[in-house]
Order: sequence, then C-alpha cells, then structure tokens
Amino acid sequence: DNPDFHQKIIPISSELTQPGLAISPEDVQTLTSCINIVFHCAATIRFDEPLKHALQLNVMATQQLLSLAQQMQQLQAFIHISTAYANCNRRHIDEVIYPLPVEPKKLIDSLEWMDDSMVRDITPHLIGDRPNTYTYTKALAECVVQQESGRLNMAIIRPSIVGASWQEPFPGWIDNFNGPSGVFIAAGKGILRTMRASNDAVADLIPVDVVINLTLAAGWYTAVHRPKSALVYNCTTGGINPFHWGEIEHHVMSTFKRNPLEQAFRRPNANITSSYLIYQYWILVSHKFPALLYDLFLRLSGQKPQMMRIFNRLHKAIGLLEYFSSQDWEWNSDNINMLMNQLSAEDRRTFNFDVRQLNWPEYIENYCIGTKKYVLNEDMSDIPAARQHLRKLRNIRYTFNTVLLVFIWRVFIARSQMARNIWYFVVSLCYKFLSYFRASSTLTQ
Ligand SMILES: CCCCCCCCCCCCCCCC(=O)SCCNC(=O)CCNC(=O)[C@H](O)C(C)(C)COP(=O)(O)OP(=O)(O)OC[C@H]1O[C@@H](n2cnc3c(N)ncnc32)[C@H](O)[C@@H]1OP(=O)(O)O
Ligand SMILES: NC(=O)C1=CN([C@@H]2O[C@H](COP(=O)(O)OP(=O)(O)OC[C@H]3O[C@@H](n4cnc5c(N)ncnc54)[C@H](OP(=O)(O)O)[C@@H]3O)[C@@H](O)[C@H]2O)C=CC1
Repeated sequence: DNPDFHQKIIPISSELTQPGLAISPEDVQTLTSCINIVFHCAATIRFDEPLKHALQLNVMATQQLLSLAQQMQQLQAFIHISTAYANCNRRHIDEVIYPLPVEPKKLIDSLEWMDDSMVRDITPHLIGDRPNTYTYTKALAECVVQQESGRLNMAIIRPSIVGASWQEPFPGWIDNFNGPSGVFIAAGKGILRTMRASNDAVADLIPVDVVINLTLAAGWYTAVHRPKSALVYNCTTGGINPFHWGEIEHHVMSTFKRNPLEQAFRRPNANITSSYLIYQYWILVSHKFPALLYDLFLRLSGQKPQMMRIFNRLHKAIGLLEYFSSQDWEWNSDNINMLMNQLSAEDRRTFNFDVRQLNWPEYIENYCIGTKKYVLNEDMSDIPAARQHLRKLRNIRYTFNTVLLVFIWRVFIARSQMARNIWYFVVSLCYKFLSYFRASSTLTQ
C-alpha cells in the first residue's frame, strides 16, 4: 500500500543495559526536539531471566526512558506496555497500579553490590507468589511509571498472552516461538503429546493486531484528553469473549491433522491434563520412551542422538508456561469499554479492538497455519506430502503396536498356564462362533 513507507521511519539504535540507553547525542537531540508520543515496549520477556538482568532491562531502562521523555519538548503522551500477568498473584485484577512491598529504587541499589549467586538465592523471596522474574519486574516497572505520572501524561497497556494476528497485516501472521506459538508447533510436529493445563481454564489469548490497535487508540486518547492520572488498560479477552484451553487443544489438533507440518516426528495427538500423575505417566510413555528409541536408532545408524536433548528443553519450556495455562484470572476492562466509546465509528473500524467479534475456531485455525507459513517457512503446496508422511507414521504405529502386543502375549503364554488356558478358551469361542455363523447362514440360503 505504501511503497515508500520506510521514508517515514527513522531507526534509533539503543541498548537498554547501557547508561543513557546508549543513544547517541545526535539521536537524543532528534528525540527531544520532535517526539510527540513514546510507545515503550522494549523488554526482556524471558521467564528464566536472572533477576539482576531483568531489573536492568525492564525497570532501570524504563526509568531511563522516562527521564529522557521528560526532556522531550513536544511530548504529548507516554504509553508503557506492561503485561496482564504483572499482578498474577491476584485472582481479580482491576485497572489500577498495585503497590509492591519494596521500593524499586531501593531494590536496585541493594542488588548493585550483590554477586550473581547471592541474587539467585534471594530471588524466590523477592518475587514471592509470582512465578518468575518477568512478571515481578514488569510489576516493578508499573510502579516506576506511576512515580512519574505527576510529571508526564501517561497510560499503561496490559496485554495478556499475545498471539498471531486476527486481521492485520493478514490473518494468522506470527514471527516467533513465544507463548503458545512454540507449544502449538511442538504439538503439530507430534513432539509434544502432553502438557499440564486445565481444560476449563480460560485461555486469555489476545491477537497482536488487537494489542497494537488498542495501544494506538490509547496514545490518541492520552494525548488529546489528558486524563488526570495514568490510565491502565487491561487488554484481555477472557471477560469479554472467553475460550478455554480444552477448546484450544481441540482446534489446534484438528487444524494440524488437516494441514500437517512437514516431517512430523509423530502424528499430532496432544492432550492436556491437570493431573500431575497422568502428566508424568504420559511424559514417560509418550515423550521419553519414543525419544530413547529414536536416539537409539540414530546411534545405531551412526548419527548423533538429539531427541532426548530436544525433549529436555521442551519440558523446561512447558514447565515455565504451565502456571499460566492451569488457572484463570478475572481482569476488569472498564477503561477498554470507555476508550471504545470515545472513538468515532470510522476509527472503531480502523483501530478495531472489539474482541466480541472474534471467532475463536477460525482464529486458532489461522494461527496454526500462520506458524506453519511464517515461523517455519513451510509451503502450503507441500501439504499432500505432509499428509502422506502422517499416513506412513500411522502405519508404523499400527505395526509397532501389533508387534508389541504379540510379543507381550507370547511371553505370557510361554510363562503362565492360566494365560494359555485363557488363550485356548478365546480361540475356541471364536471358532464356535464362526461355525455357528456359517451354519446359520447356510440354513437361511
Ligand atoms: C495443544 C496444546 C494446547 C495448550 C497450550 C498451552 C499453552 C500455554 C501458553 C501459556 C503462555 C503464557 C504466556 C504468559 C504471557 C506473557 O506475559 S508473555 C511473555 C511470553 N514470554 C515467553 O513466551 C517467553 C518464554 N520463553 C522463555 O522464557 C525461554 O525461551 C525458555 C522457554 C526458558 C527457553 O529458553 P532456552 O532453552 O534458553 O531457549 P531460547 O534461547 O529461548 O531458544 C533457543 C532456540 O529455540 C527456539 N525456541 C524457543 N522456544 C521454543 C519453542 N517453544 N519451540 C520451538 N523452538 C523454540 C528459539 O527460537 C531459539 O532458536 P534459535 O534462535 O537458537 O534459532
Ligand atoms: N509476547 C507476549 O505474549 C506479551 C508481551 N508483552 C509485552 O510486550 C512488549 C513487547 O513484547 P514482545 O514483542 O512479545 O517481545 P520481543 O522480545 O519480541 O520484543 C522485545 C523488544 O525489546 C527489545 N530489546 C530487548 N532487549 C533489549 C536491549 N538490551 N536493548 C535494546 N532493546 C532491547 C527488542 O529489540 P531487538 O528486536 O533488537 O532484540 C525487541 O524489540 C514487552 O514489553 C512485553 O513485556 C506483554 C504481554 C504479553
């Protein structure tokens, strides 16, 4: 649509961990003289980030950017991107900034002199009932934003689990493995067969284009209407148009069976469970055992074993995600409704963030196809070959199961008189039934 779009963009190089964000003096000059709105989304989103690093990227960098923003002569609004899970230690989350027991500045100062192992030891005490350093540092960043809200005109956007696009630039666009995308891909490849999640818990996915549209609209509202205090927007779907992890599982599996990924390890067949014991059982039977067999095959054919390593990484990743897929939260979204009512009918269409119109089965199907096309760069024209591959895998499974059954049965028959008796009884019963069936069909003729 806009072939010269790049002429409208001036990239600024920066490094969040450096003093002054490592922005060159010339760039600082450009920014302070002509910026109207700041959208601050840079962050580390890794769940396993060491606390010191997460603080540096998510809290101190936000502090530095706020200082820079105060020098911006034309600034109308500062929009900070947080996460709906910043306060995931609460069940009901309002559109307010919740206080933390520790003052961010004091925490940063006290961690300064500690070495990495000391920080590692006190991290669980600091993050308390939050699951990771990511949600904790995002909550601290909100407090930092609040401290500056008297001086700057600000708003906070809190998206839940950001997923592929709903409509723009086109349905299903996605370019990374974060959040559910990696899980969907692993399930589509037949690697992931089980995950701990609650079938009935709300899966609060939010399409990335909805987040962007809402963020732009909030930028407009903050700049033009200048609310007295920083408004928080809980950018979620669960309270408005709920969909559950059990339904997601169903639609992901059905999409990948119809549109298989290339070179799947096994047929896609993942089940979610909230039971720890069932989960451990499937991990053993459906993950570790096939991985062991496959690695044995690789070793015997002179190749490097790799499947167990892949599964260990997968287990680490799903272990970090299960906190979010095993429970529900309730987010208040009054500010979202207010913002929607403030937009003109045309703006509401252009910056659509009304998730009541979202058709989940269609969205999940586009999402899965999007992971195939844009994350894995697979061609849709290869789908017949991928289906053929799945048929081959199904035949291998049938053959394997039959051989295993016969083998186990043979072992039983050889060792136990009772198994032999049962076997003869079943065989003679079948024989009698067949003879009776043949005799009765001859009589009717
Ligand atoms: C059918 C079932 C339905 C049920 C389905 C339930 C879904 C339930 C989702 C809940 C989702 C909550 C989300 C909370 C909402 C926020 O607040 S959003 C923030 C979201 N943040 C994230 O998702 C980040 C989570 N990821 C991480 O923390 C780290 O990647 C992990 C998981 C600790 C892994 O760390 P690592 O082992 O060091 O690996 P990492 O360096 O990250 O990646 C190495 C390579 O593997 C790739 N990779 C990373 N992850 C994956 C993956 N999952 N798969 C494949 N490749 C991957 C990377 O692209 C990278 O590739 P290269 O660049 O080397 O080519
Ligand atoms: N993904 C999700 O599900 C959710 C995300 N969010 C929030 O949305 C925002 C964007 O997240 P998302 O797009 O998913 O994450 P990404 O990791 O894709 O993007 C993070 C951005 O931060 C930049 N960045 C990271 N480290 C540094 C650094 N040291 N110096 C300079 N820039 C850096 C990255 O730059 P570069 O590309 O150059 O590496 C990248 O542009 C974050 O604030 C996150 O907390 C909130 C809720 C859910």
